[in-house]
Amino acid sequence: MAINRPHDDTLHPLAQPVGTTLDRYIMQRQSAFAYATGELSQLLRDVALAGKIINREVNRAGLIDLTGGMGSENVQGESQQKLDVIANIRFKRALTNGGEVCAIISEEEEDIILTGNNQGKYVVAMDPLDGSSNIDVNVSIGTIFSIYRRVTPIGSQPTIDDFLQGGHEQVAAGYILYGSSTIMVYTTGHSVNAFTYDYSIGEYLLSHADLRTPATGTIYSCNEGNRNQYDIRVQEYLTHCQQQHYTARYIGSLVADFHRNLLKGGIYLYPPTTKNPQGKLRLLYEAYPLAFIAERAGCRATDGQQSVLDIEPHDLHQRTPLYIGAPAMVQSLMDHLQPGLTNSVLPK
Ligand SMILES: O=P(O)(O)OC[C@H]1O[C@](O)(COP(=O)(O)O)[C@@H](O)[C@@H]1O
Ligand SMILES: [Mg+2]
Ligand SMILES: [Mg+2]
Repeated sequence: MAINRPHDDTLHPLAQPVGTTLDRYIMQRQSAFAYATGELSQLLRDVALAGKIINREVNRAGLIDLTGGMGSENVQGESQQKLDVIANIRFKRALTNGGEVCAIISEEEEDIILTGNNQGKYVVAMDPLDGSSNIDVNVSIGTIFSIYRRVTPIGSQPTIDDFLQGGHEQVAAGYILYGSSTIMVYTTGHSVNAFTYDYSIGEYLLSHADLRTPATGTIYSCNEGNRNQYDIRVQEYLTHCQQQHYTARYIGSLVADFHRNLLKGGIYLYPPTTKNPQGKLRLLYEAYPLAFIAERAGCRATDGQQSVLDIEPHDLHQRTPLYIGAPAMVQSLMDHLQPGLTNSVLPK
């Protein structure tokens, strides 16, 4: 008598497996750590949920009057887009309702956001909507997040110390890219994995396991419009890229440019400019999380002087130059940048 073992059905041509869902993957990873208590797993699920809701808003922004400016400015002095504000609200709500997060910092708010969950073990730094200049023109945008275990006692009111721990102290970091497909990429300090959102079943499915960037590449990404403001050595590196016949690709959404270069091999540069002598990008919720992911996928990330993860944090919204990408390309950039000259900005 034939015994019909359940897993035989996986081979049935009419019922192809859908793949590993994010939830199942998180649970599998959690069981790999004997001391894991499930809070970080729940937090990652809360992030994924917020991403689904923001994805829905992004997709139908033009239909429900979610395009255009809010008429307000954020702490950076940048005009806020409606979706910046919506994404900020949605993320705060999901993280607060999830119960694992005691405090949040956001690009869209000056001060620490207290969730009221003082029993929460974690704090989150986030860029709710990255690539704001691309929101209304249907170009890929994203969300960036960075997670720390708090250093203040559980039960007490979180403080700025919980956020200024340094890049190496992140326990998880990731981004969600709202592009031709929606994809969540994250690491909890080991491998980097990507999950593509399948609308038909409302689930993120593992699509890129253990992502590793190529050792080198032929793509460089920077705003050439600012070229004359860059340090002469950065300009020389850009000339080198052109002499090497590298391809220039610049979407203007950090998450999208980073993601492409991570998969294809490339380098993203946002050097200091006259307008932003410290660089434009924010250390705690743009540079640190991408550098944390990058280094685990074989990339390098530097401010031109040191590894981004070694940069001393001293302010919630501090900025930094960012050079991130394939190790050989970042090394070549560093070879062009003499110590001490990196951050000087050309006189007007
Ligand atoms: O328009 P610029 O100066 O090239 O700057 C583009 C960069 O600024 C950003 O839009 C800054 O991020 P936000 O959109 O979250 O403010 C990055 O995504 C992007 O790489
Ligand atoms: Mg951003
Ligand atoms: Mg933003």
